[in-house]
Amino acid sequence: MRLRVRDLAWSAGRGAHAVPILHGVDLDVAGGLLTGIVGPNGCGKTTLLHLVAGLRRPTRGTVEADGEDLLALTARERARRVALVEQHPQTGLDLTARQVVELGRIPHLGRWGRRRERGGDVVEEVMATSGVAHLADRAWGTLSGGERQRVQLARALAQQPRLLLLDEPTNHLDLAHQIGLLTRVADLPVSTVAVLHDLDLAAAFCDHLVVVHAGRVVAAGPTAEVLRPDLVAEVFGVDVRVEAASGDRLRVQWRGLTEVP
Ligand SMILES: Nc1ncnc2c1ncn2[C@@H]1O[C@H](COP(=O)(O)OP(=O)(O)OP(=O)(O)O)[C@@H](O)[C@H]1O
Repeated sequence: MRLRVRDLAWSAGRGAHAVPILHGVDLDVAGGLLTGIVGPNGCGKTTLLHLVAGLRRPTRGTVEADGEDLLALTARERARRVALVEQHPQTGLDLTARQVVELGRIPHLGRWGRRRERGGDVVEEVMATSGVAHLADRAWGTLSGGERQRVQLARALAQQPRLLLLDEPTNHLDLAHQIGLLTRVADLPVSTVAVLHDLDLAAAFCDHLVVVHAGRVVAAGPTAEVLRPDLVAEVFGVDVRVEAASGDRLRVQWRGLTEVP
């Protein structure tokens, strides 16, 4: 799926008290690639994902997927195309891990929610490939942060989306699971947009990067073109070295702050 966002804006609050958060963002996501969104805390990354996922209504702008207006779809239609894994998954669900993953099948259910349509095979498969099959019967509330994160990814994949939106998907994961998750996501034949804080992981796994700063996109394109030390210094206030690692991967090493936050 090709995602095309134009002039997307959002303000918190209304009327005279409205505070502009996103100031007219353009975003292009190529089919099948992993696009990373990076930027300092509070710059608007989650807001951007929420607008694309339809969780918030923009104050202006368009969101198109393969030429289709995503903002005009019903929530159910949109959920067959777009899946979102949120930064802070809900903790109060009275469900097992398998039931959480089955939630991902709801947009595909027939009127009577028949078993075949529930996609039992899809659920088993995504739980196995997400490494959470052994947690299937565990109560959601008893799972660790990292286990919840992986179950939420399985739930999103059970949706069989054409666009996968991930908000800090490596949160709570140990290093092996961070690398495992991003390797898997990078190999998915699905257009994926992931908000990432770790520039080194973003450099290693993302085909494209979008840099957001104070509610605006300040750079976008192939990772090697975007990830320049001068831009990182300007946006994050950090002095980094960007060097070639194995294959065509890049490595980002920080050396210090250029300014104290
Ligand atoms: N409902 C709201 N009311 C008021 N301010 C809001 C609201 N939602 C978001 N904001 C503000 O908008 C800004 C952008 O928030 P957002 O969560 O998109 O940032 P972010 O880039 O994802 O940050 P982080 O890296 O810290 O997760 C922040 O300053 C936040 O406080």
